[in-house]
Order: sequence, then C-alpha cells, then structure tokens
Amino acid sequence: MDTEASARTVSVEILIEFDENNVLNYAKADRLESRGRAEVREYVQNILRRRSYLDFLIDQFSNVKIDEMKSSLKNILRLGVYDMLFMDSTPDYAAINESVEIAKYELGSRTGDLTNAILRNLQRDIDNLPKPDFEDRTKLVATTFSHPEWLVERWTNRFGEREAFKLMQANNQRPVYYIRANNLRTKTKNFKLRMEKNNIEFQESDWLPGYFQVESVAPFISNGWLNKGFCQVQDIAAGFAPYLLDPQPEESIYDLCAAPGTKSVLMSDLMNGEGDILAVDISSERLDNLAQSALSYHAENIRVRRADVTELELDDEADGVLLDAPCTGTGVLSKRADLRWRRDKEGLENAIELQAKLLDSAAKMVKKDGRLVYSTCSLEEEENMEQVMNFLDRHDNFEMQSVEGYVPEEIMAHGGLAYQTLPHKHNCDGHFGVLLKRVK
Ligand SMILES: C[S@@+](CC[C@H](N)C(=O)[O-])C[C@H]1O[C@@H](n2cnc3c(N)ncnc32)[C@H](O)[C@@H]1O
Repeated sequence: MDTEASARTVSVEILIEFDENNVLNYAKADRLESRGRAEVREYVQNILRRRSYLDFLIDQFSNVKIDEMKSSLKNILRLGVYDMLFMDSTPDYAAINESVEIAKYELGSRTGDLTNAILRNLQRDIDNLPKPDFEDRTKLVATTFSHPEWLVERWTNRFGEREAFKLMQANNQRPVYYIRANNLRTKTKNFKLRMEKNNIEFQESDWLPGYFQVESVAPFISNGWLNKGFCQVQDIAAGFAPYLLDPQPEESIYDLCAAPGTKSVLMSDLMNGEGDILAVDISSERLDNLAQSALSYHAENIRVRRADVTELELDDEADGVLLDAPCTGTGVLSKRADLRWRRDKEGLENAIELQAKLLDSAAKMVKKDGRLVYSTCSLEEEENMEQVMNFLDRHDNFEMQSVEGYVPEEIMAHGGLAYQTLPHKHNCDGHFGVLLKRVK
C-alpha cells in the first residue's frame, strides 16, 4: 500500500491517462486503501461529468489557453476547480494548496506558481463566476452541461431542448444504485431482513421483484454480501431484458455478448439454476469474471464459451437467445461519465454495423417458435428500433411481440413493442429491448 499517494494525485494520474490514451483504468488506485479507491472513482467520474464546464472556467482565469496546456496541467487545474466549487468539505485554500503541491511535484515549481495564480484568480470571483455565453447555441449547451456537441445536437433535435436539458442534468447527477437479491443464495425476504438488521436504508422497487434502490453499494461490499453471492449490483433497467426473455427451468438459453454476466446470473436465478445457459463473449478476461460470478452466485447451469458471435456456429438451436449487444452506452452516462468523451459519430456507425452482424448471427441460433431478445443500454434509435426494423426486413421468419405483461407500462415504447427507460424519467439507467419470435 502506497501511503504517500493521495486520492487526488491518483485521480489526476488516471485522468491524464484518459486524456492521452482514451483509456480509463482504475488499476493505479489499487495502491490505496478501500476508502481511497472509492474517493478516486468519485473524483474521476465527477470531474468527467463536469469537464467542459471546468475547462471553460479555467480558460476564463488563465492567460494560457486550456487547449495549449499539457494534459497533466489541465487535469491538476480541473481537480482544483472541482474541489473549490463542488467539494463543500474542502476549504478553498486547501483545494488550492493540494493542486499546487501536485503541480510542483509533477511539473516543477514554475508550473506550481502558474497553478496557484490561476486558482487564486478564480477564487477572487468565486461568488460571481462567468457563465458560458457562446453565440453558438450547441457550444453553449454543450459547455453548460458538459456533453459533447454531437450528442447535444442529436438529443435537442430528437427530444426538444427542454427534455434534452433534463436528460443531461440526470446524466450529471450522482447515479442511482440498485441491488438485486440473488435467490440462488438467499431469499429476497431474508435479504431484506439482513439489510434491516444492518440499518441499511433501501427502497424496494415495485417494477421487478428483488430490486432495492440504495444510497451506496459500499455496505454490500464491506459486509462481503457481493462476494458471497447474496446480491448483485444491477440497475433495474438491466433486469428487463432477462424478464422479457422469460427463461424457464427446462429450457436451453444462449446469452450472447454475456460478460461480465450480470444478466446470465439473473436468468439462472429465474430458472432456479436448472436447464442450460451458454454464455458467450469475445473477451476472455471478461469471461473469467463471468465464470467467477457464476461460482459465487451458485448459478450452476451457466457454461461459458469464448467466441466471436458474428462467426459462431452452434450445432443446436436454443429455446431463447439474449443478445445484449455492445453499444454506445448513451443510456448510462451518469455511471459511465467517461463514455460521453469516448464516443463519437464514427463510434455510433461502427456500433450499428456490429449490432446488425450480431443480430444476423443470433437469428440462426433460435429454434422455431423460440424467442430472441435484443437489448442495449443506448438511447439512440439507430441502435434500437431502427436496428430491429432493419433486422425484420432481412429476416421474414421473425416477428416482433408485445412486451406487455413483461415490463411495467411506464417504460413501454413504440406502441408496446419495446421498452425504453430514460434516466431523467424513470430514475434508472437508459435501456432498450424488444422480444422477437421465430415464426418459421
Ligand atoms: C453490453 S456488454 C454485455 C453485458 C452483459 N450482457 C451483462 O449483462 O453483464 C457487451 C459485451 O459484448 C462483448 N462483445 C463485443 N463484440 C462481441 C463479439 N463480436 N462477439 C462476442 N461478444 C462480443 C463485449 O466483450 C462485452 O462483454
């Protein structure tokens, strides 16, 4: 354990790597105690959620333009401004000192002085900070809500400005967390008693059985309940796809694009651990996690297989296939603030192309009269309903089924042929899904 490193220093290191290599890797935080690791995640996600706005402020108070700064200086300043504006527990002088010390240590005393000057300039105007005032409306909104311009444009065109603002505001909040009791290891009612005995506050959902909204997942980790398999951290929106597939104990199920396996485990639970689930994924590392989860959750009917689903040929067809496709993830930007800076229009195009190939491959694995559920955690229609309509044009042996009776009415979309959760409306992540039946 490196006692010298602080959560702030490690957060800056992680943010620098993210800027330079587009990789968000928390491994650097492993040298801290568990509290420090949690602080690092909070810092990194909170700074990424406010990045454009922080950059705008830095630009207002610095003679050197932010675009001309090294990413190390940029991120030290982002941390300092974030601390001053959003961390009530940190007095301004301490926030400035921390950033100045990191700058001196990492970049030398002159950069330490520059950091000090910029942060002190901002401190002087802290009660009357400038607001973004760009003439370009998209740039103005993108800076105010710290979202990329291409997403601002898409969402304002699609939802209208007011609703797009609400969506972006929801993405900038601390995320909502859900815990699901795993009935393969405990019973929901016993798990509730366990939470009550430990004075954990929760709100039981009436949308799906066994889901509890909680303030933080920390007590579930510290009590060892995740490791023991009593519960999963699973957003309720992620539960709808397995419920829509409705796997039965005697059935054979293929879970394609399955890792890290949160939905495989839920399906195993719905099947009482009976029948057969083949969980397929292209990533061996993620599949290792899935296999480990299956063990701790007592999900004994899960088998794993590493394969590229677009090239996979299986001897048998399954009663039910879940394709939880890789996507842009625009429905989960509160939990994954980094995704908003990693995705672009080209990434969207690539995701659409891959999803179509995966769907074509999945279609070949469904028995006659069998079911195929297609789901994403995207809000983009091209990845969702448009993708499904194009699939149906290519495959006249599939028909779309109503989702009524499987999911709550509030989240039904497209006249009951799909569900779509929206972070600003449903207090959960944004997920989409449809149920397709192979009719010939
Ligand atoms: C949205 S995640 C799946 C989440 C998972 N269903 C769960 O609930 O835990 C998408 C997954 O697709 C996998 N993937 C991407 N391309 C793939 C391909 N061509 N074949 C198989 N898996 C693929 C990724 O490795 C990733 O694990």
